[in-house]
Amino acid sequence: MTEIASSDAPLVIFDLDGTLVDTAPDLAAALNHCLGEAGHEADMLAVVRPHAGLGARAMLDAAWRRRGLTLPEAEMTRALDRFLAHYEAHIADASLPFPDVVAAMDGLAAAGFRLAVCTNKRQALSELLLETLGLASRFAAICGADVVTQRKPHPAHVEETIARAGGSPRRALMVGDSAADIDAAHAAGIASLLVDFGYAPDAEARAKASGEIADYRDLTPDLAHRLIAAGPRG
Ligand SMILES: O=C(O)COP(=O)(O)O
Ligand SMILES: [Mg+2]
Repeated sequence: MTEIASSDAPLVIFDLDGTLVDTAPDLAAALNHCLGEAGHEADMLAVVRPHAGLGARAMLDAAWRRRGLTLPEAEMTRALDRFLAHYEAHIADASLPFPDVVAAMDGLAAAGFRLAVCTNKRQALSELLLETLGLASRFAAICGADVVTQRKPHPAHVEETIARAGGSPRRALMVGDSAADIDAAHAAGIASLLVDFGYAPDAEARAKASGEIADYRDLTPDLAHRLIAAGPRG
């Protein structure tokens, strides 16, 4: 990560899970490791995928609920430790950037945009993932959930990311796959772009987003400039 002084450069902020990187396979493997340790059958990726952007606790909770069970808090704590240890050790075994996002970032950077990451993933895991994939040095700031006082959907998370990246809220666009991303951008007063191939592109996010794409080849500097100029929807 490079420290950059504040400037007028426009900024594109990416959510991480389900937006920049398809992390669901490695998150599902960590979940299945926990299920196996507890004597349960593994879950299919398609069943786990909609929960992949909600964090380890929510994924564990949903998996036990699917079996008509609830994890008592003490067991949840142990399962969380097990999940996170497995995930950290296998963070990019199968996780890959979404198709064409690297080329889209190349195009934005060449057009003078700064790039940043605003994620509800933990900071250490976010940095480890992006470093392992060789992407970390592209970002002026990587802002995980545990380095801010309030995470998405709170606007402070987006505002803090903009400040750390040396950007300006008037010249920033948030790209995300969930209502948490779109709500945070909206509340921070910045434009947002929903990716419809992520983990949670719900109707609420669709209604609030400034734009929507089904393919990163559509995230051109021209589209980013147009969305920033139009500002948040409504
Ligand atoms: O790990 C999470 O809780 C979600 O991460 P995201 O904000 O990058 O989608
Ligand atoms: Mg996400």
